[in-house]
Amino acid sequence: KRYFGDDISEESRRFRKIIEDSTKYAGAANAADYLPRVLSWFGMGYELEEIGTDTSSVILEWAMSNFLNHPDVLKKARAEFGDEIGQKRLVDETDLHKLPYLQSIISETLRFYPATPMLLPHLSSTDCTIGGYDIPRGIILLVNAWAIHRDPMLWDEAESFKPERFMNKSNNREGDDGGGGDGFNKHMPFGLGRRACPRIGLAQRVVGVTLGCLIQCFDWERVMEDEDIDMSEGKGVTMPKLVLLKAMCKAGPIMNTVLSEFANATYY
Ligand code: HEM
Repeated sequence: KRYFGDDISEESRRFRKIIEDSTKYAGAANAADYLPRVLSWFGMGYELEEIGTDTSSVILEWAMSNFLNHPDVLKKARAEFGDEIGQKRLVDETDLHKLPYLQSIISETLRFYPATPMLLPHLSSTDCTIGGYDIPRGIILLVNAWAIHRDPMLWDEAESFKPERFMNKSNNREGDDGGGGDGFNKHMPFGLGRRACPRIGLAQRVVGVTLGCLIQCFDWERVMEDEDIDMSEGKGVTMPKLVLLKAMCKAGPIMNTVLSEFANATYY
């Protein structure tokens, strides 16, 4: 709210500009220009938090946008909380394994709108062969996860938002999320292998709990009831929405419990 709300202070304006410029220029289309810079930038040392916060917030925004365009998905996600969590207490990390539909929504959002669509640039340290192509040492390789995630040869109804495809992985080949089985990993929002995202677990917990709380605490509606949320993609190393999401929300009963707990808490 402080940096992206309507009240535009000088500090928030500068903060927005830095985020906007860094994602825009790091993902610029001219590879020859930007790759060496990105790599040397990483070589100088980079903060884990810088990589993690943007990807996590971007994916939350895409997930919320999908909810607003697919109210049936939102309804099903809310129903999954059941009586145990429901409106009684806030969802926490230990609940996530009991919420497979919520996790499928996150997997499907990461398939359709991968937060890092080209992963990060990789450099071949030795001569190697990838998919039948000879790759000499010292070549910069980009993996187009975005295209793999939308390939109609790999996914049924690749252009539809269908969290159900990630349910019942064991008896549904389509739902293979990269765990092997058929030997081909087609879902790779965190990359694969040795240089895959080292904080997958943290990211899944942060996104899962935050999304869970947003569903639990508020009723969500589109600002223009009859107009779909614009799902156009902006440019950047992490894939932002072209049009920032605006939505309406109404607090649910659980907010009374949450707020009174805060009011009664003692802080040291
Ligand atoms: C939804 C959230 C996230 C997504 C989708 C994501 C995705 C990715 C991807 C695609 C890569 C590159 C993998 C490759 O090129 O093969 C990566 C690398 C990395 N991620 Fe994440 N990430 C997320 C959250 C985080 C968080 C929360 C942190 C840290 C707190 C983090 C830290 C890193 C680091 C340090 C690397 C570089 C690893 C290396 O070069 O060996 N990420 N991430």
